[in-house]
Amino acid sequence: MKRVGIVGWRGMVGSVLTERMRAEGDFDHFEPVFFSTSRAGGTGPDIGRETPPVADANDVDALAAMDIIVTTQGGDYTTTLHRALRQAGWKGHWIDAASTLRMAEESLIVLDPVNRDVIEQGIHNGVRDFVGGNCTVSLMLMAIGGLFRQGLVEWVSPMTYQAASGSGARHMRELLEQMGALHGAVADELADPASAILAIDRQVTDTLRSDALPTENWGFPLAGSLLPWLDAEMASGQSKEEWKAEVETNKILGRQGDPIPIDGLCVRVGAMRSHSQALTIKLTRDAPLDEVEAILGEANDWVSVVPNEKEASLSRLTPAAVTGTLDVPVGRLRKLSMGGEYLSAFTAGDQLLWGAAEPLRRTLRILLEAE
Ligand SMILES: NC(=O)C1=CN([C@@H]2O[C@H](COP(=O)(O)OP(=O)(O)OC[C@H]3O[C@@H](n4cnc5c(N)ncnc54)[C@H](OP(=O)(O)O)[C@@H]3O)[C@@H](O)[C@H]2O)C=CC1
Ligand SMILES: N[C@@H](CC(=O)OP(=O)(O)O)C(=O)O
Repeated sequence: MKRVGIVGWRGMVGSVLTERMRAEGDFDHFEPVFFSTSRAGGTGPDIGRETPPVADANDVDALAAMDIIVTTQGGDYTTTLHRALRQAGWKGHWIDAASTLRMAEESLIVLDPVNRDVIEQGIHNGVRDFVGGNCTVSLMLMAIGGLFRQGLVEWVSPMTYQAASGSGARHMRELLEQMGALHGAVADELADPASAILAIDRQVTDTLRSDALPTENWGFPLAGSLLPWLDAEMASGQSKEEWKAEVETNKILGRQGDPIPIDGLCVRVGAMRSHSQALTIKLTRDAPLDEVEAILGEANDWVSVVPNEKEASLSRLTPAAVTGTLDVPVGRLRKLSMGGEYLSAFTAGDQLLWGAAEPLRRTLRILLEAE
């Protein structure tokens, strides 16, 4: 059996990954060794059977004894340890959630329901670095990958509504603390049905702008507000999150040259762990809506088309509906008033599942089956 090193399992993405691996019986197919930068010698996660003591995630020799390493430890770890291992001559497969290696020439971005052909070709050609895509990119492709596959996309403009989990556990907690602070500021008035709503609103706004609101992690109010910038500034005027949409999508699709333009604005909202996106899609032709819906719905086992109706959209097309599931609903499908080639769509998906952990565990299975 192959030896697989798992790094980052104590973190948020890593625990979702381990949970999914256990649920899918992945651990029956390899010998896992859990690594940690802080808990070496301790006990690994419960996977239903005994595992060796946790190994030191900074020990290059211990890592080099693995056939495959799966890491969700983060970009800094990748930068240091991936280089050290390759420099030491390690030839194993590296599967990673961090963005560090995504655009490297020798790596592939993995999302097998969309690019299994690219992954299989890569394995055949000796690619050894496999990286999960940015969460919004992976979730967009799970939703509308069928249109790309059919050559129906001239360009896409995604406008995102991204959840707190994309910034990590501490940010999720702080979002809830902000919500609590806002509620706490007006709890008495809320309990009194006769109190004036404008007075409540004024008090909420004052709290939003005051030091009473915890902002150590976000830097700004997110609860009761939103943040129209994610990640670093680029010279193009895009945020780095926005820049990733086009470059990563085209790499996932295996397009060499002639990239499909994909550009829009990324916004953080007060959702917990599911990202949503409103998409404006310019089609390459005026395809009828029923054809578009059939292509979308048949593209993979997880996407579902939600009828463009109020009740269905409100009940099925939201973070509240999809969180904790692998479902990727796509709806609000209609031709825009600009013309028959302009299609609107709205999609939501769990940022920690298809957005982070799921493509990694599936790539591991593909690699194990290929050997
Ligand atoms: N593809 C995508 O869209 C996404 C990718 N990511 C990537 O995944 C990386 C990890 O993200 P995330 O899981 O949110 O990071 P976390 O901060 O939750 O975990 C990272 C590491 O922190 C250490 N750690 C320290 N204290 C604790 C604690 N109290 N509980 C748990 N772990 C602790 C653990 O390492 P140790 O055991 O060594 O101490 C853990 O593996 C990100 O940096 C990013 O690169 C994240 C989200 C989405
Ligand atoms: N940037 C994403 C999460 C993430 O980790 O993205 P990436 O893997 O591209 O760095 C978000 O904040 O929602």
